[in-house]
Amino acid sequence: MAAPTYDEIRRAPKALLHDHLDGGLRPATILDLAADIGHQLPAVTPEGLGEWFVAAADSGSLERYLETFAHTVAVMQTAEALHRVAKECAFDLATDGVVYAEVRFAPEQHLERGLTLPEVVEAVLDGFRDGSAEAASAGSPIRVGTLLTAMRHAARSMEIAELSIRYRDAGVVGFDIAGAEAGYPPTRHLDAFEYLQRENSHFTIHAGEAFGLPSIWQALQWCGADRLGHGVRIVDDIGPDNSLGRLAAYVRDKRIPLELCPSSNVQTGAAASIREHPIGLLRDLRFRATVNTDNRLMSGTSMSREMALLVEAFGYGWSELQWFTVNAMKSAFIPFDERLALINDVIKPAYAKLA
Ligand SMILES: O=c1[nH]cnc2c1ncn2[C@@H]1O[C@H](CO)[C@@H](O)[C@H]1O
Ligand SMILES: [Zn+2]
Repeated sequence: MAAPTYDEIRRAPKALLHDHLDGGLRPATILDLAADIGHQLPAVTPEGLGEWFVAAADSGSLERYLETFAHTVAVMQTAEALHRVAKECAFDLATDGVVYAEVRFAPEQHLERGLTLPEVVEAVLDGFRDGSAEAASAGSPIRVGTLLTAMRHAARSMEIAELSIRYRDAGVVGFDIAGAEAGYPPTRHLDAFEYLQRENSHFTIHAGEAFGLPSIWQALQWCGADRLGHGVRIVDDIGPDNSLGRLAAYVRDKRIPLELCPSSNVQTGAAASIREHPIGLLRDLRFRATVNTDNRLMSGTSMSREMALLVEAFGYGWSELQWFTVNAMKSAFIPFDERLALINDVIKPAYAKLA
């Protein structure tokens, strides 16, 4: 059977668990918003700016990759700007065929021009709602859930965790920590994670991206993470004969979802190339692997493009793409009956037709 083409993949329903709001702006929107506030950018055309982000993020280091966010965060400091960026995000994901997305951002990074934390969250939630409505009327329905992120080098995780509970019935479906990983272990935020567990809430932790097994182990066994953001370095606990160490065995046995982000990992040096990305091995060994974009702007990518790259590198067909999609949907932070409805009523019928 012919390999799925990029256009076919675009039309297939996809589920996305790991996408940063401030890593997915349209270059043209950044130019507009920067002009409004007099923020200086490294390029003056949308094409040039898009290329600048990909090149600057292509540094082999997570720390340098994260420096590029200074420009996106700078233009996301008013309710209007946050609303626009969130609305366009929902619309763009839907147009790419994403039917379910969890999009994350760090409210504490959007207070520079006087917004309060609740104002930031409400502007983004309204934007997602409006963008989803617009996409539905254009024939591309999408459900967007919001994850609130706390920055791991900062000290506001408890406040952000409380914010996620305050908005849990208004579109916030979970919590996360992000930022430089080396030197900032998840246990720095243990109080926030323990609070969320007592609140019966859900959270994922960026772990096993720029730092290895100790970070993954802490995220799971100290902090109680439901999922791992990246988690790609779990391969350090898999032997050359595919034997699993205790931590890798735990991750597989407990069906801990891995939010794998192939292109992002190549840019930050967590993987040498797409072809050598551990997603191939992790799929073969039946870990609960999912495919994600991380930052569409910095990687010049989309959910369809990530899947097309895997088709090219690993020879995947529709059954593998469906497997990744169902894995993601099973691992989403929305209620079980809603996950099941998307799997049975939207995803499986569409892939049955494609295959
Ligand atoms: O792959 C990543 N690893 C760690 N932190 C990240 C990654 N991508 C983005 N951010 C960080 O998360 C913040 C909130 O969205 C971004 O501002 C960026 O600093
Ligand atoms: Zn990320």
